[in-house]
Amino acid sequence: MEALMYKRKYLIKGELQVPGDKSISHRAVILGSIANGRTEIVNFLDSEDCMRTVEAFRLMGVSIQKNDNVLIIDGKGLHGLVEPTMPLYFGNSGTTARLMLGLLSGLPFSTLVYGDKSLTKRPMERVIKPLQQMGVQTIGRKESNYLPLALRGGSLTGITYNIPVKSAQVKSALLLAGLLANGKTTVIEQGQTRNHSENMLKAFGASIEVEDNMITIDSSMSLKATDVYIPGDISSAAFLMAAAAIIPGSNLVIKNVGLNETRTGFLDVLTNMGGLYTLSNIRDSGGETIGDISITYNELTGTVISGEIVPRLIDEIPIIALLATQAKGKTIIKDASELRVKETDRIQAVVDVLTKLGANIVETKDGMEIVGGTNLTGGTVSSYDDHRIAMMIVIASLVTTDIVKVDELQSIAISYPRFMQDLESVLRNM
Ligand SMILES: O=C(O)C1=C[C@@H](OP(=O)(O)O)[C@@H](O)[C@H](O)C1
Ligand SMILES: C=C(OP(=O)(O)O)C(=O)O
Repeated sequence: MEALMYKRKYLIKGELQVPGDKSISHRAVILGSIANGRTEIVNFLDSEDCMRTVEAFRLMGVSIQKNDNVLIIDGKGLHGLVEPTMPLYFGNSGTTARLMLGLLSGLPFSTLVYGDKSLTKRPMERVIKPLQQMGVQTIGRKESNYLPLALRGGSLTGITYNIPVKSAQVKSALLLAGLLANGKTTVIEQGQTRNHSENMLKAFGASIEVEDNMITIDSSMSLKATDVYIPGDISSAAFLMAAAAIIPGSNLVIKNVGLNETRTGFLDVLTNMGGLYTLSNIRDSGGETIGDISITYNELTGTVISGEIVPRLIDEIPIIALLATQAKGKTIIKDASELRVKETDRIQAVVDVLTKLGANIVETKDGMEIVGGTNLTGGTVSSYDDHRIAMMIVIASLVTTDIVKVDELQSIAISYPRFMQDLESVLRNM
């Protein structure tokens, strides 16, 4: 049990950089490993999830050297990976699982893949079904909906597929399979999801076309090694920004954050709630937008979050729920049932944690409703072994009147290993 004893004694002031983007780090490792030649990845996110992707490629014969947050990958080419002699362990990482299932489906060998307790409960059918249509053979529980899975890949044929869920992981899995399939693969999205795969595939020289919500990839002979600079992760930055947004007197600058507009729903919500921030030094870096964010405390008001914006802030909903408890009026979050199949059921977990801390919050089938302006008290809560719930609890404890006890905080290492140090570096006594 960890005790968080911040109890309204601190405000946030200073400047920092958050670690590299998790989604982009996974993709850089994947494309670097299957490109021809050496790829250098700077500001790689050295977190547990991203290391699961690195280790999977090492088991398929790729040499990946890591010096702090720089990775040097000697790519094996599209057809140079070797059949792993051991099962591939994807840990807690949904992104590793879905994207690797796509790639492995196109490779002419057998693999066994598995994950931790949480990943073992998350649905894989969303990628397995279209991948089976392309030709992969699988064995697994509940018609291969769950890990562990055995795959026999190779000889795929391109398909046209309407993705029924708004998921960048499904889109990316099919694009990776499409790289290795005969003919063209077209995916059609119901709504825009993060487009880092499309951006990076273009940068590595894949034959890919994006037209509105339709993306077509042609099988490639080869990808060319390309150095990648990973922007700071806006999903990690959101936790520190939220702290500055709810503690009077705070001001925080976060440098070099990824501002790809498929990821900036959190900023739009802050604007709608009356949050005060400015963006500066905006520039392009390898097809991704980056810049600096400066945020100053201001009184917040409730808002409605639904529809198209949801995929642009899906991982930020736990911290947005905390913002809503400190805002004037009501906040409604809907169309977010995807939260129920993340590391844990994040709708249930957020409502449970914030209720225990004294918030006025109710669960709905696809979201939650929060009446703000409550004084949060202390209490004993569980993080559900979910990094984003754990970080939300830490930020909540800055505005509670009493101590918060939480069962664990180690899960934070999934996406933001130095979160506690970064937070402490910008805490100032009131
Ligand atoms: O493609 C990605 O890197 C991710 C996509 C999202 O998941 P879904 O594709 O399941 O929505 C997101 O929640 C996850 O943290 C990372
Ligand atoms: C849902 C998340 O990641 P993944 O799906 O990769 O486990 C997350 O990081 O919040």
